[in-house]
Amino acid sequence: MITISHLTKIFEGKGPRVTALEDVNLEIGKGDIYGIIGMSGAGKSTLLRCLTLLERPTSGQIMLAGQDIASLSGAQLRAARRGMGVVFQGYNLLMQKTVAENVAFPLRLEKGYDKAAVQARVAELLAIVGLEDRAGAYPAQLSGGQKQRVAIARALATQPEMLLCDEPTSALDPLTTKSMLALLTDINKKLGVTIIIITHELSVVQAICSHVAVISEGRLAESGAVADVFGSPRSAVTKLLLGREE
Ligand SMILES: Nc1ncnc2c1ncn2[C@@H]1O[C@H](COP(=O)(O)OP(=O)(O)OP(=O)(O)O)[C@@H](O)[C@H]1O
Repeated sequence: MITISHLTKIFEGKGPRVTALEDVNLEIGKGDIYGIIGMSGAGKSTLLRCLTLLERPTSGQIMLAGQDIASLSGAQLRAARRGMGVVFQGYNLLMQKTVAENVAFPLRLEKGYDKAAVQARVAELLAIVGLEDRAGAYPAQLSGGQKQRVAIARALATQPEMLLCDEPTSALDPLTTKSMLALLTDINKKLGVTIIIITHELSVVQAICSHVAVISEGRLAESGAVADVFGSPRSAVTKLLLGREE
């Protein structure tokens, strides 16, 4: 579904030149729950930002449905973005708007959504994330886990094929983490949405991911089915993450 080939991202600016990603090759299949794991500064967020077209790769390709999304602009870029729901770290909710208004926000640009259709879709989305009774609340009145659920509902509003989550559990307590992971699994199963999770937590990958890519210092250390990669780790960084360094 997504084929990343030779993806390189170099930041050049006032400071020193930083190679955040170097020659990353990765294939993410339709319906996968794909974990991208690595230590702090490994390049995970940069990879997510390249995938969501918030950052242009320096070189390489990101093929999605036969198109190199790294080369899109204008209307094509906007169309590709609609196919991806993103849940950012910190959630990025509109604090002056209610839960329902936040979830409705991406629909304002969609064709075929009059007021009644928006209301119906928002109700449907809030039911998916279990927040039917909080439609009129403001983000400040919600817990971290609830804010995250609003962000997920908003990301799903335009029926994306893919949901990308940046550290979806790093700010949550263990119990809330468990229910968040159950929700993401449910969304993957029931809606058939491919999910990409950026995390530094091994337990998150072990709990719900079908596949994993281990990133270290901007390079892909290894990738594959979780059982294979964690069952017989080949790279030093995977062994380190698993606590099995020699
Ligand atoms: N806009 C930028 N300009 C310059 N350097 C950047 C920029 N964004 C990221 N970097 C650098 O790229 C490298 C990778 O950063 P990135 O945020 O992708 O890592 P990460 O794995 O997501 O880390 P963390 O888990 O701490 O968020 C780091 O060395 C970082 O300092």
